Amino acid sequence: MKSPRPRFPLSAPGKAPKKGSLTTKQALLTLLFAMLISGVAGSIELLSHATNMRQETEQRITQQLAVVNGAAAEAAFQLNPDLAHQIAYGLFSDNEVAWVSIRDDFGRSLAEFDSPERADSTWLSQYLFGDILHHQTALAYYIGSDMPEAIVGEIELTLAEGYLTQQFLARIYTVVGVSILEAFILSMLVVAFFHLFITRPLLKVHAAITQTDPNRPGQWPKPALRGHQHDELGHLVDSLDHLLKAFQQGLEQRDQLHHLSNIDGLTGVANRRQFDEFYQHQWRLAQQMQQPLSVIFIDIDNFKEFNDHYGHTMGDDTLRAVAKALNQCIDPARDLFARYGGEEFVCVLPGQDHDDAINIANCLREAVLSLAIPHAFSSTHSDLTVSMGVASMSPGFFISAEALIEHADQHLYHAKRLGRNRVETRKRPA
Ligand SMILES: Nc1nc2c(ncn2[C@@H]2O[C@H](COP(=O)(O)OP(=O)(O)OP(=O)(O)O)[C@@H](O)[C@H]2O)c(=O)[nH]1
Repeated sequence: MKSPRPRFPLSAPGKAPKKGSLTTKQALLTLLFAMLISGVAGSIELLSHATNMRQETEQRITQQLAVVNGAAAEAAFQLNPDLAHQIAYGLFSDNEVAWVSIRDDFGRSLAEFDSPERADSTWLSQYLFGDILHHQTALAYYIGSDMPEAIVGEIELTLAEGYLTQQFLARIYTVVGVSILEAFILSMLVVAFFHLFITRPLLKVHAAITQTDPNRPGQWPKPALRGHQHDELGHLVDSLDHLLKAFQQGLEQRDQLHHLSNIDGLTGVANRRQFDEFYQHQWRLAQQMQQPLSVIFIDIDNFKEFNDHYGHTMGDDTLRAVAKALNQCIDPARDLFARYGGEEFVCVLPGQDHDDAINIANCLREAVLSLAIPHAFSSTHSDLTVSMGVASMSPGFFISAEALIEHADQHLYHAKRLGRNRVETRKRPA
């Protein structure tokens, strides 16, 4: 008898869970690393941008001051406020300049422009541009070929911190935005690559394992991973295939052993071990369901004489023939017929009351007689006969399982005492 094994999937069927899936983990990790790398790279780029911007601004202002220096010196020398005004306005009209002043050599203002943006100072603007905000240049005027250059005034300006910072931030937003986009696109490409070449084949393997019948693991739907035959994934599937086939062999050997351990080697019917298991199980069921349970003990009459005169080989053949005939009298879907030991057999009849059991016992006795195996040395009959003890019970919870067996055994003993080739019984109260 094959042991029943539950059918259940090796793992939960259906799609792999989204949360915590390999693809999601890969996507998150890749994105995290990409963001970290782009963060570090962005910071370096940021520093370089800040340095470049400072240099560019300084250069531009120095150039502008150099360009207007001559004209401003002229205005200072001539004390010409209109010219000074034009020059100062030219510088001031550039958004970069927040305050500009042109003065003569006595410090008197010829022109001055001031913007409210001068007050827009933040820690960032101070940190980035604090040391390059202020510019002051002396205005040198060349009066004549035989005269040295004379300082006739000065031009002074202050850069607009707020404007510079805005320009810087605008650049940074672009840089950061582009880096984030780059990181995102790169990580998506990496994730798509991993999903296509690793996760998807692994999901195929997982789906195949999920569909595998645990009773027949060797017949699993081995997935064909195209392009992975010779790589680690291909080796994984091959190893899994070997493992599942070996597992299946083990299961088959176990079934075979289980079958052998429950079958009587000579007659091929159930053995004592299977009888014990079946009987104990049926006893408990009968107790729970409050149903009758019957047992018939069957013993071949004068078998020693049979063996002695016809030989042991003939005795074995006879035991097989008797077992076969007796086995055909019971319902294998409900009852159990087993060799109890030697020339003794037993029937367990679940749900059968005393009268049913007597009927079956008579059928068993007739079945042996109808074999018409000659037994010239029997004290009972010219053919081989059997004696039987029948016992039935609706087991209560305080009766031991052995009680029914003992009763059937006692009745068999009486059958032998009363002349053999008979069914002996006595109704027992429940
Ligand atoms: N050939 C053969 N004989 C067996 C086997 N098992 C038990 N026997 C024989 O069965 C005989 C049983 O003898 P007894 O216990 O004296 O019983 P009996 O001769 O049938 O007498 P009653 O039971 O009183 O009718 C012995 O001679 C055993 O050797 C077996 O597997 N093969």
